[in-house]
Amino acid sequence: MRTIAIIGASLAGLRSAQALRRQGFDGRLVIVGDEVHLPYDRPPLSKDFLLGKVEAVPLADQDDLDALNAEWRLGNCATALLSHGEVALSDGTTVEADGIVIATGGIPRTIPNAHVLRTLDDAVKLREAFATAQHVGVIGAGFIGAEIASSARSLGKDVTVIEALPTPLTRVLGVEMGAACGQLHGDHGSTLITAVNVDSVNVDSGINLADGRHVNADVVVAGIGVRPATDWLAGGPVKVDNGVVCDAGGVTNLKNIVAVGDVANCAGHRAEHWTSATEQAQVATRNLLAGETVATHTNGGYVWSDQYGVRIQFIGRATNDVRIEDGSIEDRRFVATYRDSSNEEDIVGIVAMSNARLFTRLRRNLK
Ligand SMILES: Cc1cc2nc3c(=O)[nH]c(=O)nc-3n(C[C@H](O)[C@H](O)[C@H](O)COP(=O)(O)OP(=O)(O)OC[C@H]3O[C@@H](n4cnc5c(N)ncnc54)[C@H](O)[C@@H]3O)c2cc1C
Repeated sequence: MRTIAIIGASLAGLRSAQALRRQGFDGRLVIVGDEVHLPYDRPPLSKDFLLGKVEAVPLADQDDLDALNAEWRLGNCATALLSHGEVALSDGTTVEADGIVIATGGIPRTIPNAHVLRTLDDAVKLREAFATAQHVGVIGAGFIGAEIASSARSLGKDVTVIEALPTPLTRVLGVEMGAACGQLHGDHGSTLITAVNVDSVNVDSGINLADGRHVNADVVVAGIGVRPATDWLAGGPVKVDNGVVCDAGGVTNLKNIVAVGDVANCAGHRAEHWTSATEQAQVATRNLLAGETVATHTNGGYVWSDQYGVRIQFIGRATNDVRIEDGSIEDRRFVATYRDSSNEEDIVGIVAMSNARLFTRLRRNLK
């Protein structure tokens, strides 16, 4: 391969570029990103950035970026995949490449008049809005919504979190562990309202719930998930279905195109986690250079979240058979395992609150 184009200049895109160079690719590397910023880390945006403790955290320092010897096309959006080797950009130019890495991530679902938090620019706007807000409404009690609520609370705001399901994080952690996470809000003086939909958000005056109630809020943030950023691939040669369809090694229906990170639907599963994006970049670029799938992902979907001074860690999959192995939910310090329904000896998932040591130890036993 002489030219490889990476579309998406964030975590998965940057890690792919680094992995390609490490694996000896010495051809032309073009990195296209629609944000104007060089790659920065997203996890701090909902945590220390909102608290004013850090500014943008770069994913690589200038020496590392220089060592990549890449052509950066920032502030430029890929608008179409014209063929298996040609990408159209918003500035009217095209990039021709022998290999393509799709790393366009996710686009947040929106509600009119509510902030979202995905990019550095979103985070700057939200931090500014928090500066004068007293009452903050957060729609969605998933990981990002909960982190935003926690940060707002640390800033002394009056915080209300609204969740459509009876317990937060049910789809990820199951009902019991989702409820345990939900209790953190009340512990720290935020109000959690569950099992209700949002009807609309008023500019400045809050949230109208579908059951007729009104939540007072000067600033409202929606943390209601993302959809994969695949609009630019519509009608093109790569298969799309809830993300870019690829095998467990990130290879799409075209062997010279791989997908990595939040946009990749790998073997029927789309992870939206930092460590998955990092690992997928290593594996998919190896397969791209090999011209076939020689390696598959093994990450297991590890995710962490920092809320109200508690670190939540999860890996694997949740089942109904969940057992506390150490500590207690009441203390907000525990490790629990999820057991396989057909063989209860098999640990298929692990969740922990503030017990990284045991989580890491048990992780080795994960089936
Ligand atoms: C606020 C926040 C906090 C988070 N905290 C955690 C955490 O604590 N733990 C955890 O495990 N994960 C966390 N995550 C998730 C983690 O950051 C993501 O999984 C990771 O960023 C995915 O990387 P990515 O490169 O696949 O996608 P993204 O980071 O979304 O990057 C995709 C890039 O592609 C660009 N792009 C999109 N379309 C185009 C196009 N057509 N042309 C050119 N460029 C395009 C986008 O603008 C973006 O810059 C958090 C995410 C957010 C937003």
